[in-house]
Amino acid sequence: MRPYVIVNVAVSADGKLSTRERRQVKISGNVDFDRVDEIKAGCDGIMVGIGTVLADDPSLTVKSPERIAERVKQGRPEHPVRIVVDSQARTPPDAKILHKGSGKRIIVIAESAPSERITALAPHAELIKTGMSQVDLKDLMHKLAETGIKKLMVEGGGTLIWGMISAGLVDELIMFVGNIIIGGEDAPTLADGLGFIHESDFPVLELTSVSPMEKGVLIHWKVK
Ligand SMILES: NC(=O)C1=CN([C@@H]2O[C@H](COP(=O)(O)OP(=O)(O)OC[C@H]3O[C@@H](n4cnc5c(N)ncnc54)[C@H](OP(=O)(O)O)[C@@H]3O)[C@@H](O)[C@H]2O)C=CC1
Ligand SMILES: Nc1nc(O)c(N)c(N[C@@H]2O[C@H](COP(=O)(O)O)[C@@H](O)[C@H]2O)n1
Repeated sequence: MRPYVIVNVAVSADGKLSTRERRQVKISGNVDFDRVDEIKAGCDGIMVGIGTVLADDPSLTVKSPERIAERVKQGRPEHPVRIVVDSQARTPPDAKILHKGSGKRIIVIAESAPSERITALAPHAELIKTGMSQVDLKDLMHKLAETGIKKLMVEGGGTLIWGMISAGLVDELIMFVGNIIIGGEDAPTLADGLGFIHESDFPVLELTSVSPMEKGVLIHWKVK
């Protein structure tokens, strides 16, 4: 058993998530941010990698007061459970994700995480341990499902998305493709990591919709 997993990202026309310095870039605009907010409000959990926390310092809260009120009316917490995949417990204890907005946070660490960092994070988040030196994403998905997370949104970055896709843990991919070119062979892309070698390993996607949005295109794929 695992949650239904939606990956949502904004990429430049050349497929980059940000610059080679990993500096956050506004690729989409307010219409897209609102669309993302709606998906987030419909999820039980939202997950990013530690690279995204260190680069962007996101809060990952639901932004619309109406959507927050609707969640509360349904007996759900104001925000989805916020989850950081962080083998070595590098999340800064003052990170926005740990302080902005109410609700549960989970930091997912590996067995090898240093104990002093675990101690520093423990007051701010629940800690889940899985994997020896790196988080075991398959096991994590089972553990999240056991805590009641049925629908999970993954917001990046490229290394975590690769980990999820290569482990066969993604059901849906939603990408906003913006009208800029960032360039740079070291700039993060939608799926980084090692990459597949054999065609037989490539995940195959089914196109479910394409629509113009702002100055770019919104594409929905299902992972077969
Ligand atoms: N445009 C957009 O929509 C978005 C853009 N971004 C951008 O992406 C960049 C960050 O991406 P990136 O640097 O790739 O970092 P990620 O956010 O993908 O985090 C990657 C880290 O996650 C940890 N991790 C632990 N276990 C695993 C596993 N099993 N598989 C994969 N990762 C694992 C690793 O660190 P460790 O080993 O220490 O645990 C790894 O280095 C930033 O520049 C950010 O601005 C991010 C989100 C959305
Ligand atoms: N949808 C979208 N468009 C962009 O142009 C982006 N740069 C991103 N980035 C993601 O949004 C997160 C910000 O979250 P908070 O507003 O702080 O809650 C950021 O970390 C990226 O994951 N997304």
